[in-house]
Amino acid sequence: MRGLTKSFGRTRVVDALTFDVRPGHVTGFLGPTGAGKSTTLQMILGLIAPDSGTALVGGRPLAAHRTPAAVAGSLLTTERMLPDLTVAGHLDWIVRLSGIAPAMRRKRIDEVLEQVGLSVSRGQRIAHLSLGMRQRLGVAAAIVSDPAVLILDEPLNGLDPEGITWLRTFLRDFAARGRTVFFSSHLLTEMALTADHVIIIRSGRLVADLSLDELRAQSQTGVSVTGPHLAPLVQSQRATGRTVTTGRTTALITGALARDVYRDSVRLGVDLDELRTLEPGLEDVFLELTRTPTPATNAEPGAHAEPATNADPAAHAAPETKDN
Ligand SMILES: Nc1ncnc2c1ncn2[C@@H]1O[C@H](COP(=O)(O)OP(=O)(O)OP(=O)(O)O)[C@@H](O)[C@H]1O
Repeated sequence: MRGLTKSFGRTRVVDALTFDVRPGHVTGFLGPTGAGKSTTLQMILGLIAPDSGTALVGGRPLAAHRTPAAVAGSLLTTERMLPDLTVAGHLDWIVRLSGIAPAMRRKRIDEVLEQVGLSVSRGQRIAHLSLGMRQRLGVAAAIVSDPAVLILDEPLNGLDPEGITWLRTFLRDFAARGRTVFFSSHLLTEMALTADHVIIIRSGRLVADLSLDELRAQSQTGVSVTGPHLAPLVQSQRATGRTVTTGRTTALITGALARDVYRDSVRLGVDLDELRTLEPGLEDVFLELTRTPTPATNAEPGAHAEPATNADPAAHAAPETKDN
């Protein structure tokens, strides 16, 4: 995306958005209700024309590809599915539009139904599907052309815990095969379990473009460790400038990543009984980022990603002493 801008009437809903979405990653697109996520996704898909700027998929506008469906699959809404069609019937007309050779269509439908766990429901009418099953069917339709890019608008909405777990695994596997996943949500905590990178917008403007690790670090993520002799680890972590709060057999290290603390403990030969990441402030960071007023010009990625002030892991651990 380069300078993507769109107004409806006199309201600018997408404002000079510039960011990249990379293959091999699950990228979350986050913003409060009305921030301009759906409008942006529709511009990427060529369903809405931008006033200015460009949205390229695979180096060119999606519509400029010979078979757009083979490049990007999308799930924007399940509300427009025809209720009288069967699951297989719905996929059949999508497959017919996708350019897949007639001899291959039946096989491809069987494959994707298997992939999304709907094989046993292939003859069921859409009107009788649960919301979660519709979402799965929507995902099946999005991947039926075997696209390199998957674009999903609020796919976690309305899913039950089992459906969320399924979708999370599915999207990660899809990206792990070198493909691109870009999906929107207005809930950071849900997204944090699925995405490894996030683009955050507010009022159509970019406020952050960063990895989940960076976001966690900004939320003053704490690492809690338990062990009989933590003193060398505590000393070493304090020497790096981190705040360490200690209890009798527990230490809470603010602003650290679990893997860094783990490496340090191995290096120092400190035995740990438990090592745990505490994420008290993730949603707070999101609220903070999307509340922060942005300046008139568009931001450099991450330029407004200031640390949240109200994320204090220590508050969750009732430590006995606190020291720097
Ligand atoms: N076709 C349209 N005509 C006029 N205004 C529109 C149109 N589509 C969207 N809007 C407005 O543009 C703004 C951004 O909407 P958009 O749906 O892109 O936000 P969103 O971030 O996806 O929100 P949500 O999380 O609620 O889906 C909203 O104020 C919305 O009312």
